[in-house]
Amino acid sequence: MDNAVEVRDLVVERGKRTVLHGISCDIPAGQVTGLLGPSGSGKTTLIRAVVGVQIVRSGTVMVLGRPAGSAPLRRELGYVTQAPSVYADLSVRENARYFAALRGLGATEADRAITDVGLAQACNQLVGNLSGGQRSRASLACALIGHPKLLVLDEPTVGQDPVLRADLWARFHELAAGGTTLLVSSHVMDEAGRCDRLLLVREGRLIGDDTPAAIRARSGTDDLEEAFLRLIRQLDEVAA
Ligand SMILES: Nc1ncnc2c1ncn2[C@@H]1O[C@H](COP(=O)(O)OP(=O)(O)OP(=O)(O)O)[C@@H](O)[C@H]1O
Repeated sequence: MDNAVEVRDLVVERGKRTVLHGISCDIPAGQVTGLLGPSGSGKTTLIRAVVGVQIVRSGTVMVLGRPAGSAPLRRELGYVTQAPSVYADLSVRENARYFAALRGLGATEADRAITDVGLAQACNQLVGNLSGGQRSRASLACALIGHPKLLVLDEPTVGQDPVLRADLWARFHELAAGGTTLLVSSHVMDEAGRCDRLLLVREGRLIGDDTPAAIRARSGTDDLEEAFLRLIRQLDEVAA
């Protein structure tokens, strides 16, 4: 399968407002696709539609060949929300073992995931006593358990120091090289260049869907933040 996710004409309303205005895009399998855009542009809403927890007004979202939200996809998909979804009163290891058990897996798989996110030293600490960055890595560890085919990560690097951010991005690419598809949202443009492909969202519309190199070439600048601004200006000029 070439595309892990196919979105067609997706319209979503939240609180009586249209927040996605007919988005269509493909997310290729085995790559890291970045979802970038300003705060409130609709990144989390699009992610929720891919994960299958968002009521949609119209359009379709197919994930690994099935409609988003289908029961068989639960085992194929790892999702990390912006708010860490781990139990504060359990240790990192207890959390990981709990999520492993839910997938019918054992302690080895749980410990592997903890090591993968660089939390082996903190594995016996209660999640409630971790820093914000460590807590989001604990969440990521739980999502990695069972080798999901699609990993959807909503701002996974927020609160991480530069060294850890670099380590996490290296890990994302290792996972992609092993066949995992990753959809990673960020509003930090300096992370855009680390992605294989970019989806640029603004005000609920897709304004860019290409490789970083192609987006740089089209906008005539190496700086992806500036490229994003130029794309916006071009669209504003066309609309005026
Ligand atoms: N529960 C909700 N009810 C009503 N409107 C909502 C709700 N959640 C989000 N919205 C609105 O939907 C729009 C898109 O929000 P979304 O969370 O998808 O943006 P985002 O790009 O992920 O933002 P951020 O980077 O700040 O997380 C925003 O205008 C937001 O105000």
